Amino acid sequence: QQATGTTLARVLVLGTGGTIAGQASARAGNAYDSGKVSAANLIAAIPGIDKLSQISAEQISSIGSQDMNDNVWFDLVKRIRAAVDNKEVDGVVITHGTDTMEETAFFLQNVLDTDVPIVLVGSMRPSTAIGADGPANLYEAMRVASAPESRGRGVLVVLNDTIHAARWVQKTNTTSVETFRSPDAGPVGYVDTGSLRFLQPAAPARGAKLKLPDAPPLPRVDIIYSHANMDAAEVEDAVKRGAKGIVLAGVGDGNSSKGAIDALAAAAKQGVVVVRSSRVGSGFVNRNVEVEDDKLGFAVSLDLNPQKARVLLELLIANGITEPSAVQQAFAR
Ligand SMILES: NC(=O)CC[C@H](N)C(=O)O
Repeated sequence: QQATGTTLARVLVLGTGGTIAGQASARAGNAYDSGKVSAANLIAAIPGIDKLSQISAEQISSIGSQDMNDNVWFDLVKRIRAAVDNKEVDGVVITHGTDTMEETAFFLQNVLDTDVPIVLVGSMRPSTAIGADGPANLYEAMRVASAPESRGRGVLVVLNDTIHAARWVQKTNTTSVETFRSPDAGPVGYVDTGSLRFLQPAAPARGAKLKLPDAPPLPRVDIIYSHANMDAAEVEDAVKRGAKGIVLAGVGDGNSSKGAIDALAAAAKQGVVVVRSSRVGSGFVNRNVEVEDDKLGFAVSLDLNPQKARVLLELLIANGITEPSAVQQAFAR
């Protein structure tokens, strides 16, 4: 149900932690602790935000997103599904650390099937810093989540006046407020305190998303980072510790040393699902260029970076999709 006339859109804010909820630490210098301030208190500090929407705030976790995990992901899905199914909300905002924000966004994108805007937001400077970016980012995220034109656009990330789609967005700078980019696709829109612009029309959800198991954890998928002078050891170790899937953060177009590729081929033969991605940070990984994917039984991640390829592969394995051509098809969707 959309807000009409004088009725304000109902936005549910789910707090998970991160720098946006960070507070200066007693440890001197520029040290701070993530996740100290509740979502409700973050909102209370922003002038005029109550004129944007009717806000309810709940805390799902209070962690730096380096500690993001399946339990919090399952809790988020459960709460969002309940809110959507009960028609409690017109939009959802999730406050989140920036380190793994793209992984949570992409996870939710793959399992949630709704046109309700789901917007992740964070900040690069803690709430107590000079020039804290959290309040403006949160205001803009609320604006996006409250807007009818945000419906049917999947899971979005809003920081620094820019709106990104879950599939394409990446953190690209360790400290800058201009860190989120979509190197292969560009942003989907722009927002500031006075305006909201999407560059393309919405493409409403068409269902057939991946199912989430009843309870965590998701199947284990390890990422192996490729480098010069690489042998088979990391791949063999991953298989020994029970990885059901391996994502290669390959050099270049998803390449790796002969030793590593041979070990991956052996792993694939044993039923471990292997996906080649790239450590480069932009561009597509193509099939059968320098590596014989057809022969070795590998899939490639296309545009998905290793951390997003890992999320998708966990979900595919959980859904019983392990055959290389079926995995490849799912990556292309
Ligand atoms: N800017 C940030 O949000 C990074 C802080 C923290 N490492 C996190 O991801 O939660």
